[in-house]
Amino acid sequence: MPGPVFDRIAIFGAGLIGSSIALAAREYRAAKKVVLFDKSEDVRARARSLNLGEVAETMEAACSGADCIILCVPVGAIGETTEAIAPYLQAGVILTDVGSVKEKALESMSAHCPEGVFLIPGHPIAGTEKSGPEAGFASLFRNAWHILTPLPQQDEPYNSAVDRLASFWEMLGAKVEIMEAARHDRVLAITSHLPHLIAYNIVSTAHDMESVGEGEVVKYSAGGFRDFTRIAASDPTMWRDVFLNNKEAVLETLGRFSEDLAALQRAIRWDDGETLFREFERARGIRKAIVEAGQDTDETNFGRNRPPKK
Ligand SMILES: NC(=O)C1=CN([C@@H]2O[C@H](COP(=O)(O)OP(=O)(O)OC[C@H]3O[C@@H](n4cnc5c(N)ncnc54)[C@H](O)[C@@H]3O)[C@@H](O)[C@H]2O)C=CC1
Ligand SMILES: O=C(O)C(=O)Cc1ccc(O)cc1
Repeated sequence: MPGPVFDRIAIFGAGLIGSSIALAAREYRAAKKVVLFDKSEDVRARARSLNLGEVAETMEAACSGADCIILCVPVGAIGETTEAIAPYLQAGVILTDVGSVKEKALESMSAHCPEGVFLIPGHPIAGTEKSGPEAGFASLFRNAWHILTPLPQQDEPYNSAVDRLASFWEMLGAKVEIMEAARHDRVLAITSHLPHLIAYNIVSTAHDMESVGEGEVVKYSAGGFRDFTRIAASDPTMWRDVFLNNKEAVLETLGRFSEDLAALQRAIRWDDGETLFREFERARGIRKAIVEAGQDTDETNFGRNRPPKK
């Protein structure tokens, strides 16, 4: 077993992701010491009583002596958090984040990041619809992807810092991929951001239909709708920030999606069974290929680890 990658990690934001990193770093011995800070006094008190690690009362105390700082705040708060901690960032420290959008996260961190700090944005493709420090669990990142979007064309000692950060995430059980930030944002727009938008929308539409007297929509909903309601329970602050910060890629993807949806709508209107059958068969084939390629098994879990039953 390799020893801890970091002596001391400082986690800013003790919600679902921050608390999961704290628990995992301790359980899998990826860091010798874990310190957390949250701007909310209430969250700090809850993190303390959950025994997530040392909870600092100031940003300065959290940063002091840390060799890796992980920002686990909503994407819209990454810039202000970096600005607030900038005076306490020593040369040689790794500064990373877990934001669901990478170009804007990089922009907001680099605007305030002092020279000599290794800025390496990242995103665990693992989560749940829950938020807050109670929602975290150590196995969240196991077998899930962790995407790092390092700055382009760097050399030593930056590249070694990237390797160290990758080793840290691997110790938490993740599979690390290196990707360009813009590409990350385009890929996640279709695979994660749009599905969340659709879930929020379908659940509201169904509820509105119920209230205009169509009745019982939610009561008789089958499995597919239930999954949408779970996703629609996700944190509104986090998702507002995702859409405002990945605007271009999401609007582009939404345009394509709406066109394809309109084609299906048209096929239904004109009793065009051939088109419907062809499109459904094509999509079904895509799912079949994913399963056959072994890309959706317990080991390649698409980041859908659940908290262990108490
Ligand atoms: N929820 C999910 O499934 C996933 C979330 N992410 C990303 O992780 C980040 C955190 O998300 P969650 O842990 O789910 O959110 P959360 O709502 O559970 O926790 C966020 C915490 O950040 C704190 N916070 C906000 N502004 C702050 C500031 N300026 N300084 C210090 N603390 C501050 C809040 O008080 C809260 O405790 C987001 O950027 C999100 O995009 C990434 C992968 C999955
Ligand atoms: O709970 C779910 O279904 C998710 O999709 C979790 C999730 C949310 C946001 C991310 O950036 C990554 C994973």
